[in-house]
Amino acid sequence: MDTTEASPPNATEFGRRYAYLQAVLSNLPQGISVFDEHLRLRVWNQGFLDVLNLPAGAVFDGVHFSELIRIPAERGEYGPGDVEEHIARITALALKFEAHSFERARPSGRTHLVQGEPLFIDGQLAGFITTYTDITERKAAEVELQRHDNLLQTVIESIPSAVSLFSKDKELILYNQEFPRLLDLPPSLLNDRPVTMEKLFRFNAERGEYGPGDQQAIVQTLLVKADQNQAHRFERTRPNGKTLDIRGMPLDEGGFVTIYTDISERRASAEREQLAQKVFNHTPTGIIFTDEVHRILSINPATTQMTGYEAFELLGHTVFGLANLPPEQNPECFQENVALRGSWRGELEVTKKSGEDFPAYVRVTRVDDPHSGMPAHYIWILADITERKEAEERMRHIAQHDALTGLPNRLALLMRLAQLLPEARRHKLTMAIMFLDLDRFKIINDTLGHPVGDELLREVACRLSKVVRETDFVARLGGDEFVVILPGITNPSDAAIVANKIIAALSSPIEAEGHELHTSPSIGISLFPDDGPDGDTILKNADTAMYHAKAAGRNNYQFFAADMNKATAERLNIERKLRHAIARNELALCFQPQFRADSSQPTGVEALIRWHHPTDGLISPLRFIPVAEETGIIVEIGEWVLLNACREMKHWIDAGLKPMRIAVNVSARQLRRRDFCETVAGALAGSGLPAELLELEITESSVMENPEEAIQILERLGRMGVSLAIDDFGTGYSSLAYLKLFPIDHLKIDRSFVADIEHDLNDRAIAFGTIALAHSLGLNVIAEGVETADQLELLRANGCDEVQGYLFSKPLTSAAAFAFLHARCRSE
Ligand SMILES: Nc1nc2c(ncn2[C@@H]2O[C@@H]3COP(=O)(O)O[C@H]4[C@@H](O)[C@H](n5cnc6c(=O)[nH]c(N)nc65)O[C@@H]4COP(=O)(O)O[C@H]3[C@H]2O)c(=O)[nH]1
Repeated sequence: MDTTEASPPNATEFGRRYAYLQAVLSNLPQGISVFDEHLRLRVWNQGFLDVLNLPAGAVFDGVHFSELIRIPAERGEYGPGDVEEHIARITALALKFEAHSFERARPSGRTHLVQGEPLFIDGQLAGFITTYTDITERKAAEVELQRHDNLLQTVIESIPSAVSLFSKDKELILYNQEFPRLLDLPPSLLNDRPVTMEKLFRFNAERGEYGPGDQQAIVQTLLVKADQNQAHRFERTRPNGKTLDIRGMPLDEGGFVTIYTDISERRASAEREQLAQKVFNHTPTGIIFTDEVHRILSINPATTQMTGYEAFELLGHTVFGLANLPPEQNPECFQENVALRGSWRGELEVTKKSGEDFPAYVRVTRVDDPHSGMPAHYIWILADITERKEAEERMRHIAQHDALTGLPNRLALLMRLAQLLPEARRHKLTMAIMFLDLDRFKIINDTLGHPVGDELLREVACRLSKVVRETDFVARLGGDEFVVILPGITNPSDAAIVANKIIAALSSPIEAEGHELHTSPSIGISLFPDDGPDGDTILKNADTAMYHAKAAGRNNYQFFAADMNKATAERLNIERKLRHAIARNELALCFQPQFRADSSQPTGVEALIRWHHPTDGLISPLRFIPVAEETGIIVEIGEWVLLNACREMKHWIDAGLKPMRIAVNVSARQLRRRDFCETVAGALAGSGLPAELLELEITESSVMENPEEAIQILERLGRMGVSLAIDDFGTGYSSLAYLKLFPIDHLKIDRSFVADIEHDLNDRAIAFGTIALAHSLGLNVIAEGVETADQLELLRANGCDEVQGYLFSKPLTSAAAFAFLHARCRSE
């Protein structure tokens, strides 16, 4: 009905129209109210009364808004609190005449949508019109829909995969949280609705999810596929390495659901399984799976290769038929142990089908049932270690054998002793240990070269091994030292028999690199248990006995005797004290004059060392010089003697003595030092003594140790002006022919020949022969140890040039020697 016509209706017409309007109002399903600008009710219908549950008497034309709302306010429909305040607040809101829309739940349980609009007539505010629509059913439908949605969401959230639902317009309408997480889709993308399939494809294409290529073309292809609306399934590996299983299912009403499942782990474990299978099949290590009582369930090809058994021959049999436990271990205990500890490793002998055994390194690992936690299976891993064992054996052989001779070495000797001694103790056996050293080996090695020395050692090793029995043991300790163990002898004479056999075996010359060599052994023998309770002691005692065999003239054997150790102890004692002798001023020199044999005129003096020990008294050089030589202390002592002897003579000359020769003893060890000539020069310079007055007495054996080198040193000393004498001539092995090569001036006949010259025709012949030969070489001869006038007479008569001995003078102190010589020279 149009109420806004230009010509005003008359009263009747107006009444009719009003009646129509009322009819419309009464038939409207909603409630309607119109309040004027003074908030007075002007139009309403029954719906208004029904909705607001207003009593009919309260609703009349012109009733004020505040009066009407008092009714629901008093019923508490606006909540708790003061009624007047509610009325005032709501009235004030209404007076604003603003459009409003809200839902209100009525006490009746129904819900109304209240919508108000201001009313204008001729542009002037004329009140407001409010409609009240009962939306209870619609609300319920909406709630139900929401419940469905929530349920659906809950369902898709509980799916462990990403889920998306696209509408038939290819718009994303539903997804779970896993969807953006798994596909790495940012919230900005998903919140920017509508999220079309094309948008998602493009986003993915741009970030390279679909690989390289034209992005536009890729998106198009994907869209075409999506249009086909067919169920599909494929795998896609994302750039981050994750592999997705993607399944799409079209929906009846168009669109489709897609489920994305991360199968990376499944894939990896499948790959791992494949790898394990490959390892199982191709590894060279034997792998055997057994059940809980070690019955074989499966074997790999390597096991077949190692043992010769095919799988079907072993399945169902216990593994202990293949891998042999050591005899002291029974399978039940073994099983219990592995079940308890979870693993076992060690070496076992494995028997092949052929019956042969081979050593294997075995590892057994328990595999538990994941449900019961009880041992369900065992994995046996076998590695054939035959080669390693052989290599170890070779290494052991190398470690325990001497490379040069192939004989067992010191380590092997000690191990053998450690094995033999307890046996000998248990069975009360006597055992002999022989310590053997080759005489003159060092000279051969030094003069003829190491290859010759090596050849000699090899031949000696060979002869030794042939002489002894199989049960005996021959070792080389290094250098020219050998040890022979005779494990079960009944009597010490058995050891003597073997020692004699060894001496005999080495007595025939040895051919080495074109040289015919003569060598002989010095053998020391000690017996277990008589000579020591343990390996160390009996070895040491055999060594001591050997030392004595050498001292006793070589090429012989000596049994150890307890007093030999006394000598060793004494040597050690002297060494200890000697180290302090110089610093503590315990050394001194004495001087023994030398004379012309025909006129008894002094020709010089020999300086002789003396050691006055504060508690032990005078210690003979015969006791301490060998120790000093052995230990090397002689170098320091020798320097001291040289310097002080030169100084004394210089001092005497300065004090008025006629200049004469002073002879100083030089040991082999001093002579071997490279700086010996410098030491002599230093002593001469330090004392101011002319070189011509110094004579060095060198023993025959010391120059023979290394003749070539000795010649060079002696020549240098000769060039310096120092004269040289060979001491103790006749006691060593050297021949006069050899001595010809040495630049020497004097030959000293050893006093042992002089002592017996009157009675022993042999000694006399040697002494006189030496004098004649020395003269033929142009050498001056001096005889030492002349004690009697007869000795002097014999020597003089046979052309001996000079003499020295108690007959003329004992060694004297410095002051006494000066007085003696001074007086003799003056009386000349
Ligand atoms: N029975 C007897 N003996 C006589 C007679 N005349 C001299 N003697 C002794 O014979 C030894 C001669 O010295 P040697 O043969 O060089 O023998 C020396 C020498 O080899 C060594 N020696 C002594 N002093 C030194 C030294 O300063 N340096 C080195 N390297 N060795 C020394 O010690 C050895 C022994 O020296 P000493 O005990 O002083 O013994 C000295 C001397 O006292 C005699 O008529 N009858």
